[in-house]
Amino acid sequence: MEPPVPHAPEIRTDTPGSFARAVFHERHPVLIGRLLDALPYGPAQRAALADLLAASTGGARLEPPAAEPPPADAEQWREWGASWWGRRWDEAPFLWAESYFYRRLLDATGYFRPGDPWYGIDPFAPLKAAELAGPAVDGELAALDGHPPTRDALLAAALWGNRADLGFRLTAEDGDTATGLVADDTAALWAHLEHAPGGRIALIADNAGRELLPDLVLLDHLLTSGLAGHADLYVKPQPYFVSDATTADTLAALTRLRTAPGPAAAATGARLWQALTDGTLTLRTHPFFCAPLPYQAMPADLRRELTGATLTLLKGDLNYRRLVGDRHWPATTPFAPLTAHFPTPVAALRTLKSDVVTGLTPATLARLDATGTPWRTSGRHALVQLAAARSTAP
Ligand SMILES: O=P(O)(O)OC[C@H]1O[C@](O)(CO)[C@@H](O)[C@@H]1O
Repeated sequence: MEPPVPHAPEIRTDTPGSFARAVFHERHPVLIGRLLDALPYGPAQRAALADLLAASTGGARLEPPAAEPPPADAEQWREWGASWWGRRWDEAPFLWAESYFYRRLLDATGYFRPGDPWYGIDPFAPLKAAELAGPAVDGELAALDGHPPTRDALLAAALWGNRADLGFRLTAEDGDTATGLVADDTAALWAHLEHAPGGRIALIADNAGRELLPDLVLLDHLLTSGLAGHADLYVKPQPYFVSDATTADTLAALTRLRTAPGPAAAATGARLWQALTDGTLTLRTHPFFCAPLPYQAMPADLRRELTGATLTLLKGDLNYRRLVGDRHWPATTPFAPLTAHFPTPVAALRTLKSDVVTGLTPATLARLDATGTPWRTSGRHALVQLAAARSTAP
């Protein structure tokens, strides 16, 4: 008999003192302030952003996205929000409410209004551009010219690159340094790829800039080493969660690589450019990557597209929440059964920046709890978790 699928309450924002509540009441006001400093939005947009902040923190009822002119995703959102329209923002699950906040933020700026001068303008672009142009990236690219990095180092760079998410950095404590891995399936991940080299690998990206650059370098390694014969890089179809990578961000990162002064970074950029042009590397997206739903609800077309990949590398905190379900799981709940719905073998590479975690040993959990620190949300810890037992047949 199959073991029962475990269950736990969904994380919500109405719990006083919770991390989820602080995201709405502390992080979002800082974020809106940064956007208003970074771009000369006019009074209408400023008022709309202030209204969004007030509504999402002040007990207002949820309404579908602005209907005039009807946005392309209006129908989709009516469905995604069917259980929540008319309810208070803080009655909706954290995952749903946070995703909808970013959708409404784009509305408020004119992003979806054809004919509006701000139509299609990424409100987070100045923040992302400043990070990509910064000296930290210079240093990281120059480091590629030292000793050739081991594959473990490349994987670790992609993993810890996830700390560089700009939403998290809005309220992260200065001096929060990285510590260690709370679960580490790195060896099993390489063994899995070595078992079936030359297949197709999917990487579902998270943040642009300092996270996407090491992701690209890792993809280059997988392709040049022959561990992958083809790679699909999935990015967001629109700006999301501040620094999530879009196609524009991917092009900016590739350009940063190709034009780096160091030969190793420039050569990596040139190879990836070539891989895109000859189809060895494919850039992909799907509306579901901005859906307020767990991956268990993945639509059939995306499921079909992913099926057959040797491995999906799933980057970041939000993707992890969507993979296992944004729930108050006991941290020792096994990881693999919670991911059995995913269409391919999957490896999560994530720094811990929210309450959800699974697959820890009782000893690790006891050690972390004994620190008395907010280890689940500080971004100082990370994990590599693999669920490999899946059919890889197309
Ligand atoms: O960029 P990531 O790793 O998905 O992190 C998203 C961040 O946003 C949050 O949803 C909170 O805003 C946390 O999960 C995390 O800090």
